[in-house]
Amino acid sequence: MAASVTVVPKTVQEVAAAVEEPPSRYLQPELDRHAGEMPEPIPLVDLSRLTDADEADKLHTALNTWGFFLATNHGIEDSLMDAMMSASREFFRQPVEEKQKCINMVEGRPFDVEGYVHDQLGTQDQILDWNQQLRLRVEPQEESNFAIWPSCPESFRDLVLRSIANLLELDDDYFVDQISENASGIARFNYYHPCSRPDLVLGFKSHSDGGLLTILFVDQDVGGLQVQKDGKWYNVPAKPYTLVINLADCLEIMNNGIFRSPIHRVVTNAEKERFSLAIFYVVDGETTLEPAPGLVWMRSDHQDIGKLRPRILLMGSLNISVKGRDSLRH
Ligand SMILES: O=C(O)CCC(=O)C(=O)O
Ligand SMILES: [Fe+2]
Repeated sequence: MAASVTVVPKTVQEVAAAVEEPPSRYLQPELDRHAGEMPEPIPLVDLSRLTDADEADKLHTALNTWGFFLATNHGIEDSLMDAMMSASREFFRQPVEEKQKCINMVEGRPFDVEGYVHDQLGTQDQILDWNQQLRLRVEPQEESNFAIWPSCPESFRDLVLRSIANLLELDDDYFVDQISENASGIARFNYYHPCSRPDLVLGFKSHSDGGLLTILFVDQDVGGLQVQKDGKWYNVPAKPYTLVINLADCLEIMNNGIFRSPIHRVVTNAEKERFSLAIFYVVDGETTLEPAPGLVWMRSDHQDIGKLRPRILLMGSLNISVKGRDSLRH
């Protein structure tokens, strides 16, 4: 009788090295990777001037139209951004055995949000994404494993949240006050290996992010991030040393859907590898999420989501690779 064998799932790196064509579990049915020309570009917002009316207007337009904005003058040194991306390159270019030392699984099950992540954890019919990830906790700082993480993003998290509150005519500190000291910041380094079938395989399937805000450092040379608007896909532009910031599900709930958490995805590239770093600012899992009282009547087409525990959203958010999701609408 044949002994039962535990099949250890392979990483994209191993799969790509072993076969020319991606296996069927990576193939998206009816994938249309085409992205149209943006009817209006995503505004570039100067974070050092967010209190000025013209910059606040740009932020308003960006959030209304795309749920994304590009941020300049964010206070993160170019050299630090370069260093983060090269640390990421160094990590992902290591042999699989080295990366497996940081794996977030024990006996085939994930045991922590942190670590080197295998995508192959979900249901049998899960379509896999062509990426590898490394997740690290950055906030609260005392729970972070790395003392050298930059503190700048925390301060502009609050700056951006205050400006959004202001646009919504809420008390400036409304959103900031909802965030307890236990709120997390999770960094996710994404690595997209070149893929021989970009027409059939996605780097990151269509999803919305689960937290409050996501700050993205996208690859400056290789595009791939796309945002959906009115059912169509558009390429999100990358500008050197510019951050891409998007609103996420918890903030959509708190602002009662006036500004939406955008659906986005990443397409693959046949020749080039791509790197990105996403920092998710999330609320404490025990906070009660509900629309700001002043905004409850402002929108009639947003479904009544009532009160929610962000923990439910966030658990889904870290496992979006299983199904892809738009948690507020499905
Ligand atoms: O790689 C990218 O540009 C986006 C990644 C992303 O959407 C995510 O990590 O949630
Ligand atoms: Fe995302």
